[in-house]
Amino acid sequence: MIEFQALEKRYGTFEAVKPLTLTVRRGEVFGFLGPNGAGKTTTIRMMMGILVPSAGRVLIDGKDCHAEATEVKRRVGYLPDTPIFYDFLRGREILRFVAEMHGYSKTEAAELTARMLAEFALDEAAEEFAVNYSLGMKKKLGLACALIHEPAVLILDEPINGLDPRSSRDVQERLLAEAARGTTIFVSTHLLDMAEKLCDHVGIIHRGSLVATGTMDEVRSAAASTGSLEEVFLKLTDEAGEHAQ
Ligand SMILES: Nc1ncnc2c1ncn2[C@@H]1O[C@H](COP(=O)(O)OP(=O)(O)OP(=O)(O)O)[C@@H](O)[C@H]1O
Repeated sequence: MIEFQALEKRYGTFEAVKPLTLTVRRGEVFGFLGPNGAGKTTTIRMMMGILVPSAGRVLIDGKDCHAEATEVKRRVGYLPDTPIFYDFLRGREILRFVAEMHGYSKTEAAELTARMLAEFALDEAAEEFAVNYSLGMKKKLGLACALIHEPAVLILDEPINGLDPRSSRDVQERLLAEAARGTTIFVSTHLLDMAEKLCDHVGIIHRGSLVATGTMDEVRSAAASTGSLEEVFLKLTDEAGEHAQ
């Protein structure tokens, strides 16, 4: 479903993402894990056609994320690391606008919006300007925008970063429900608890290189560890650091 083919990004001489080759299958929940500055957001921005790859390519459902970005956006729901909205549109207006951009009629868009507002418990804030939303509300509104067209693929950049425990649990439960429906999910995070709860496959990226990938068990055995994902993560990112020096 998602096919990275030697995807690479350089900023001048700095290699933020070294040639990345990886396949995420249909229906997988793939955790893209890495410490700060590892290259997660850069990779996701290339998947969304926001950044142009320096070399290689990434395909979603057979479509090139750079050359066929519009086709890709039809199939994908995207939650950026920091969702940005038009400050002086209300929550309801933003969702309706996104639904209409996806080609729904005004009536359909209004219905879908009402459903999303209820699902994300944003009903009471529906007529409030987005500028006044808390971070948790913005993330929920962002996720509602990502889900409104029932995409086959979800790409989420740090979906629960900065959320309080209740909002974090709500978002994770919503993602588990999406996974159960068969949606392919690519989620970047440095929060390993969430990855353990949500993901069936993970990839660990460190300093722009993928240092391990597979199921939790495969990644554990790659790290010669029987411990928690946190232990595996610390071990792999330490070793990769030493080798890089
Ligand atoms: N426009 C840019 N010019 C130069 N370097 C950049 C640019 N954007 C990102 N970088 C660098 O590329 C590297 C990868 O950044 P990226 O934002 O992809 O990391 P990340 O894994 O998402 O980290 P975080 O968890 O901190 O958001 C970092 O070292 C960052 O400083």
